Amino acid sequence: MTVTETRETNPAAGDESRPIGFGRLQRKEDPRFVRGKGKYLDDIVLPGMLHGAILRSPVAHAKILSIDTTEALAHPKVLAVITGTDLEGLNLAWAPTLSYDVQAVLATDKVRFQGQEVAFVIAEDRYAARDALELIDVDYDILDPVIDVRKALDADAPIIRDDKEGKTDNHIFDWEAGNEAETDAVFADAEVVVSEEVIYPRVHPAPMETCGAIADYDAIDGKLTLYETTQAPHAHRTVFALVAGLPEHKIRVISPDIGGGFGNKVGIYPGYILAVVGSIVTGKPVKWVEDRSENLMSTSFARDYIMKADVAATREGKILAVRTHVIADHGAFNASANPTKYPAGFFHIFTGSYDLQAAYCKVTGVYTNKAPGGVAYACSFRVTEAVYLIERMVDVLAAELELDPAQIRLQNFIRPEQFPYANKTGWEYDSGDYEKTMRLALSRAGYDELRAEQASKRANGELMGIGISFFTETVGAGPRRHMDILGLGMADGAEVRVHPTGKAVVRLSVQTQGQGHETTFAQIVAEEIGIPPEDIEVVHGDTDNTPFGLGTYGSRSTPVSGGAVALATRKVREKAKLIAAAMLEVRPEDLEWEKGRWFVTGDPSQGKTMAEIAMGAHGTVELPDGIDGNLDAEVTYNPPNLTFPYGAYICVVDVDPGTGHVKVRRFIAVDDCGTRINPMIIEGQVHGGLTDGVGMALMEFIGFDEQGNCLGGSFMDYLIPTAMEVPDWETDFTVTPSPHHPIGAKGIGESATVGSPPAVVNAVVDALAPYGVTHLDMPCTPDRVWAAMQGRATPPI
Ligand code: PCD
Ligand SMILES: [Cu+]
Repeated sequence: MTVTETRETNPAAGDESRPIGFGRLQRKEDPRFVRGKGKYLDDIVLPGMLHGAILRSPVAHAKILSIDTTEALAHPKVLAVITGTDLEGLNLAWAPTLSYDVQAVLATDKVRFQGQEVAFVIAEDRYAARDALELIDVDYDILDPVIDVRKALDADAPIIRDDKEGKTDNHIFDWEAGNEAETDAVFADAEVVVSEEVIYPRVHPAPMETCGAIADYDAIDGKLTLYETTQAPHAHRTVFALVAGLPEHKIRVISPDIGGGFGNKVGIYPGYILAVVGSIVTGKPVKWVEDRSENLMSTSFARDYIMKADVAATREGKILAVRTHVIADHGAFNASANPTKYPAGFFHIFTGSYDLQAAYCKVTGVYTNKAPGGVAYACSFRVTEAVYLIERMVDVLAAELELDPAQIRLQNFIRPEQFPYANKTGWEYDSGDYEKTMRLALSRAGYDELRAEQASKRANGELMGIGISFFTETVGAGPRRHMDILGLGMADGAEVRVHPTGKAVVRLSVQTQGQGHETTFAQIVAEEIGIPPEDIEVVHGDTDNTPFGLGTYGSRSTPVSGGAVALATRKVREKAKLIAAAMLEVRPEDLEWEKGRWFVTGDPSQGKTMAEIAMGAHGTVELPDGIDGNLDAEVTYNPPNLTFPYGAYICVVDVDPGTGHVKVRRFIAVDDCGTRINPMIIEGQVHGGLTDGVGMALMEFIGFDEQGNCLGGSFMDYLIPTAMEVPDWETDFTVTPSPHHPIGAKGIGESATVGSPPAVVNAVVDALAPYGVTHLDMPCTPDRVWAAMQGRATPPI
């Protein structure tokens, strides 16, 4: 029997403006954010709190001959100055990185990049701490730096990591995926081979809020409370326990409101460790917050891949194989954040959305005198680089064969009936209907009309470009048998509790940074048990109050933690059924579910709402054996596979032939992230990511001069896009649910950042086709575009 769910018969049915479950629910967190009432790290003031500041190296590579802190210590407001030598005494001068390397917390022997941490001053206020930095005298013996990554492996290159015993070069790792021999064989017989060197320059996540920490060590009970800007509070706590030797149950990590993470807040920076040491040394809480330049110069950068690639195809445009060799610049310490087995992250998704016969990649990681990191900035571990490579190369091939870039993609897509699709480098794509999504994007764009417009403009000497990108991501890391970070399997926990009055709380291991988890995770609970989202409190960001899990990055919250929440809530629903049966004095088999309520089959008026059942659970009803008197459940979810969101993006640009200035005129983005929890939040995520992508394609990069001076150390030099540089986004969607995810959702948080740069660059290159340009490296700044138009080498990045 079916019951029509309306607000009258069932209060849990909701409506469009106030969905109880999935839909366009206004964000629950926004009332506090739009009123300036968010509580960010720097808003926290503890009684007696001191302030730390870091002295950083002005040079990229130098021996430290001496550090004199006498004058700084004499400053009336300074309480302590900590150097690497002090940390050596505590066995804390070096800390493990997320990639099984070590990184100097404070330099002892050498400095290895400009901006490296050298000393830490603790003073009564932030100004005094900064002033005292000027009073520290460091004597450096300058060494030749390694800046050009292509020269890092030369026999005469200076050795950066002479701290590592027996290290005689700057090599970090070689990693490969796919089958080299099979791939070479396909290439040997191919009718057409195109090759290109594609560079994804060093960029920076540049979140609005910089990184910081407040450490509060209580010497009496040995408890450390650590407020941190972190995307992964539980993982941080475990690492602190391992590194500092503090007992894990005596560490509480609190991650307050986070003003954007974008991967930048995954790692553990020296400043966090120094705040802890500072608090232990002074016996007072110590706050450390970096400034913008410190953030841009020393915290995790992203990308920095030089990718040489070849594509083998038939003359008709059937793509057969792709191979690539990448040189990855990891900076001075290998602090890249990746699951252990994958030193180049998920780069092996570079086979894209195409059905290939063979594929092979080799990635060589090297040290240079630059800041460490290599973080997944809006990118599930190097997926961004992979997507950029394949989507640029498909256009290179299309140009060579004089085929339409939309046509060549349609011709090569993995077809719907091929899913689950095992690609040639070890992934199993869960689901997709690529052609449908592509055709929707083409029709939304009016592709044929755009091409006609382009032809007539070209006849007038006007430069208009149309760029396409079709991307597949692999997000939701990941199955524990394949994926861990520092030995911690990549699962996530969730706890759901329904209080006696029918209000609920859900506790998460993941950590929102602006994505709206307080809304969407309440919506998952609402969808499953029909409690209105406003009656569901989402708790996160405090290790004392949430279950263990690996945190938010790589668009994994919905795929992993979202699964945990759905399954935990279903347990609550099943438990509610048993309790309802006891309350109604019927057998559980005789009950049917409609959102928010169990009722007797054949007699819908006999039923119990979740609120009634909650009260019943905590009340006096005789409960069946084995059922506790509560409506609580918890689950740790270990996903069986990752999810594979995808999308079709089309970008239209106009290039000024006189100046090389690129204007993004239109951008059409059709995304497929499976089941959509909150379409409004999804659109916001896509808008943000597209803006990111335009920034990287046209403006953003962290450059270095020959001495290793960072040229992107402020927002005067590191240009981030504003509303001025982007068009009104045109978004649309298709829905292909993930077959293995409890609610069919795939991640969306990074899709647009991943998918958009190739669309923009492909559009710029397309605009420049009349000049014979077939490739241009990002960022497509006016000077570089103009040089390309003159047939000149583009200025270095
Ligand atoms: N299907 C679906 C999916 C999803 N969703 C939604 O959306 C969002 C997102 O999601 P995801 O995809 O799951 O993701 P997550 O994990 O949450 O997040 C993360 C991401 O996110 C993004 N976004 C964002 N936003 C903001 N605002 N901020 C930030 O910071 C950020 N970041 C970025 C990044 S970069 Mo990495 O970290 O690099 O790795 S990663 C990342 C959330 O809310 C959710 O729930 C929905 O609704 N539906
Ligand atoms: Cu990446």
